[in-house]
Amino acid sequence: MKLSLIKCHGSSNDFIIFDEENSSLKLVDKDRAQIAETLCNRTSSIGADGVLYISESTNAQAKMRVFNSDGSEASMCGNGLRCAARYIAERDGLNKFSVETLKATLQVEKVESLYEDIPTYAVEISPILFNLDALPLEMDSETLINQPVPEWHHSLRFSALAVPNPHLITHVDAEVLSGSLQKEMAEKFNSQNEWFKDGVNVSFVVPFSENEIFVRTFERGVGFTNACGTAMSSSSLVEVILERSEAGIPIDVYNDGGRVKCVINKNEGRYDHIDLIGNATFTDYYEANIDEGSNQIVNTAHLSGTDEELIYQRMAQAAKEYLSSKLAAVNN
Ligand SMILES: N[C@@H](CCC[C@H](N)C(=O)O)C(=O)O
Repeated sequence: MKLSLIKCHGSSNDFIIFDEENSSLKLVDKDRAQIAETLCNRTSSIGADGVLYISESTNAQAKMRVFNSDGSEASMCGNGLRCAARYIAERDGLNKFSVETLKATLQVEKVESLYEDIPTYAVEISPILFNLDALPLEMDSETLINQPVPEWHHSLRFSALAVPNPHLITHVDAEVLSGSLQKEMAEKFNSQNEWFKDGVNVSFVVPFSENEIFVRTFERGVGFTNACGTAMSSSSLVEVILERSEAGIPIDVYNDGGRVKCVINKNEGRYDHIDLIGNATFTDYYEANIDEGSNQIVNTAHLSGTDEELIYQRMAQAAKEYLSSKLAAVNN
C-alpha cells in the first residue's frame, strides 16, 4: 500500500509524520520501531531524528507517539509535538486542542509567528517530575538540582528531571561546550551504566543573560540533534529554579538549529507546566510503499518540497549570528 508522509522540523530537529489513520495497517510497536529505524536512516532513506506516529485518541483530538531513530520509544518530544500539532490543526481545521502522548494529554495551540510568517505553535510540556525514580536515575538522593557529582566531573553541577522523558542538565562555559566532554558523558550514560538504566538526554547550557540561554543536547536514542524541545524546556526551568530567570517571563532559548521561547508556569507554589513556543516547518512530502504482509517500508519516493525552509533559514541565520557574537563574548 501507498502512504503519504511529511518531513518536518521544529528548530531543525527533524521528523517524519506517519498518520496511522490514513492507512489500513495494523501496526504493533515492533513495526513502529523498525519503520522508524528504516525511515530515519539518512543514507538509505528519508532521514530524520524520529518518526511521529499519529493515531486516533479516546480522550483528545489525536494521539502522538514518538520513536527515535534507533527504534526506541520516547515518552515525549517537544519539537515533535509542535509539528504534530500543526499537522492535526490543518487536517482537522482547529487552532487549539489537546493531544494524547504516551504519559500525558497536552494542550497545543497555534500562536503568533516567532519570525515573519513561520507557522508557530505553543505546546504544553508536563508533567514535571523531580523525583529521581521518574528518570530513572540510580543515586542515593531523592532529587538532583544543581549539585556536584564528583564521580561524573570535578567541578560541574548537575540537575536531573523528567518531563516526563529524562533530562540531565549542566551549565558550562564556551570552552567546555566546544570540547569533547558532552559526547563522552552522554555516550557513557546512554550505554550500560550504573546510573541511568534507561539512558538520558544530556544538555550543556550556556547562560547569556537573565532570559537568554544556549542549549545543546545529546539525545537518547539519536545522538547530537540541532535542538531538543523537552531539553530546552527543562533547561529553562532550571534557570528559574536557580533564580536566573522568572516564572511567567519568556526565556529565549538558542540552539544549533534556531531559537524557541519557553515560559515556566507556576501554580500554587509548584512548577506546573512549561510552554514551549517555536516553529513547525513542513519541508517535503513523500510517498511510502509499505508491504502489507510484513508492515515494513519497501521504498519511498519524494513527491514535492515546500518553500517554508527558505523563511526558516532566515530566522536560523539571524539566530546563528547572534549566537556566535554571544558565545564569543562569553569566551572573553
Ligand atoms: N527531540 C525531542 C525529544 C525526543 C526524545 C528523546 N530523544 C528521548 O528519548 O527522550 C524533543 O524535542 O523533546
